[in-house]
Amino acid sequence: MAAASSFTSLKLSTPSTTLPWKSHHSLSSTFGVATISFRRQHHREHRRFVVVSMDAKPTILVAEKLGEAGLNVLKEFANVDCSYNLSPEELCTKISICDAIIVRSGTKVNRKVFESSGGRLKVVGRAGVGIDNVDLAAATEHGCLVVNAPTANTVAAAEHGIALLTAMARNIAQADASVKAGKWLRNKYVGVSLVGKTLAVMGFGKVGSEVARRAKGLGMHVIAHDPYAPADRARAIGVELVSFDEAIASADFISLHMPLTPATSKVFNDETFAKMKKGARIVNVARGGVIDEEALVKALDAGIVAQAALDVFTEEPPPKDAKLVQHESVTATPHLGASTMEAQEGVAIEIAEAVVGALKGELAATAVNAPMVPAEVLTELKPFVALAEKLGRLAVQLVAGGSGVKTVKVTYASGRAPDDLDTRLLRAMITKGLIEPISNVFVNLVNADFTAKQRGLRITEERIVLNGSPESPLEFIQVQIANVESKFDSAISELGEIKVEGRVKDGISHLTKVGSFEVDVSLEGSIILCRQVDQPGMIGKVGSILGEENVNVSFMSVGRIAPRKHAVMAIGVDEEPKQQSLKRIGEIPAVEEFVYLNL
Ligand SMILES: NC(=O)c1ccc[n+]([C@@H]2O[C@H](COP(=O)([O-])OP(=O)(O)OC[C@H]3O[C@@H](n4cnc5c(N)ncnc54)[C@H](O)[C@@H]3O)[C@@H](O)[C@H]2O)c1
Ligand SMILES: O=C(O)[C@H](O)COP(=O)(O)O
Repeated sequence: MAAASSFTSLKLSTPSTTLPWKSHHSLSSTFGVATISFRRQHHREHRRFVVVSMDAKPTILVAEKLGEAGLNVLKEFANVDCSYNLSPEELCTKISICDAIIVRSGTKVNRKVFESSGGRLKVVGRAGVGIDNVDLAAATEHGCLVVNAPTANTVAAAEHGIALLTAMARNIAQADASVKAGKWLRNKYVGVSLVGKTLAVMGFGKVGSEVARRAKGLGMHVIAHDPYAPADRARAIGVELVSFDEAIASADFISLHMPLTPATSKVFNDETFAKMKKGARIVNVARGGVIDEEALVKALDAGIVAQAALDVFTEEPPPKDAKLVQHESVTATPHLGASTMEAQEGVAIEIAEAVVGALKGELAATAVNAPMVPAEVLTELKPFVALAEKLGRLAVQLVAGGSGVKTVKVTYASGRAPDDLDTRLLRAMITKGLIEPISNVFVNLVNADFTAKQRGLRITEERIVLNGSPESPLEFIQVQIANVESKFDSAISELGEIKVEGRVKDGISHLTKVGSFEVDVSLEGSIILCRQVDQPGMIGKVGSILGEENVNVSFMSVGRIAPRKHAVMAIGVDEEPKQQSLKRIGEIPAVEEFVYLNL
């Protein structure tokens, strides 16, 4: 029988696992109802888990102007607070009552903002491409997902780049200003032609490619530099990919389309301007920070750069008397690349849907600081995601003292080729399971790797290929913890490590191995593991102790090495037994050791 089909997103099956980027303390105040199927041995029932109360809608702060269509999408799901032009202090105050924030390039979402949110902020939506105004490291450390809207403004930015290119070549802005000042300077504003000239596109991504396409239509010879761009994409547009130095040395026009990163910061500087063809002309619709602006002023004054057309600046808005902006040979626009009616409407819808989806717990297709998992892969992996977390929780609870876990090995066994399996999601959930029961840290898909690293927890992964059916993405997952003692000796494998193994059966997580013992218990409720001398009547004895206390047994299985020797009994229980009952189980003469594990 298939697993619950009512899931449309990654909503895990118990309140403790719920949404992948939701913190514990926000569980009570957020949104959503998940319907799941819940299988027992003999019947199936449907339960509705109220993940959080519906009266407490999430609050989304829209900190910069967003298109109406996007606002409508947000309003259907959340309380929307449109507060533009907040000071940094006001933003930090407001953020503590917000579950998500949407910004454009004008708002700095820095570490202080995340710290001020007190853990409530779960999603940052960047209504556009560049995320250089969001502190991604701080977002990740705070388990906050960052999503952007990377496609809707591509054409607008490319069109603006071409507009600046042509305007610069024909002195449109300067000539316009002079005519309005009552002058008629036909000789002064003689321009240069584009046809036959070489354009170097620096950054051959979405915008860069569109600029290249359009420039070719203008009869330009287009070359590009991008260390990561695929050669076949360039070939398809008829553009040659060249080195940085070659691009800037041979171009008459240079158009910038790379992101601002530590590697691209001030990449156009004294040294690189000196390598340019004398009289080169530069267009920048990417980010101001990729140019050393002082160096550009010098290069303009020296005639190395004949003209520049700039939509973006290191500081926005730039200081009124900024030499660069005031320079005669500079055409400037106030970061208008994405500002067309069409692009802003598209961006607003793109980001609103991404933010709402993320708040609902769906994996966002435009996540910037979390793995992007295609929907079809997610559907397949969903039951294994739940299994992964439960195995992590079980394994760590088997450690004596619960701490000191440093080395964990995870083995994924599958009938499919190892490359077919994207384990990032599974690893994140195992990490969550390993860390949360023994700390007050909350772990989600965003911060799992960071949190593991911070705690010195090393997780190695191995994939093994089985002869089984490739229909399912996985046969079993095994979690081994090395160099620790166990409070349940039988969980220690032949190799001296705590070992638990699980499978998904009919969509439900099952524990199938503890140490060297084969068991089979569905991972719902909680579990008692009990090693005993294999003899008749043991199941009855334990069952009746639990029955007297009205603790419902959901599953029971016994794994043994050989008849009448040692056996491990795994008992699934719906309620937590009282200490007294657990003590009585321990006192059954044939019971050698037992442990109660919370899932
Ligand atoms: N002015 C505006 O309003 C506006 C609008 C849209 C985009 N942008 C900016 O334009 C830039 C490009 O946007 P996009 O949507 O094309 O992004 P993109 O990610 O599709 O493309 C960026 C390209 O830059 C390349 N790149 C990375 N490092 C590089 C380096 N050191 N040298 C050369 N290339 C490098 C990448 O490989 C990628 O192909 C971004 O900075 C974005 O913020 C500005
Ligand atoms: O990176 C982007 O998407 C552009 O720079 C647009 O920025 P904006 O949303 O502030 O116009």
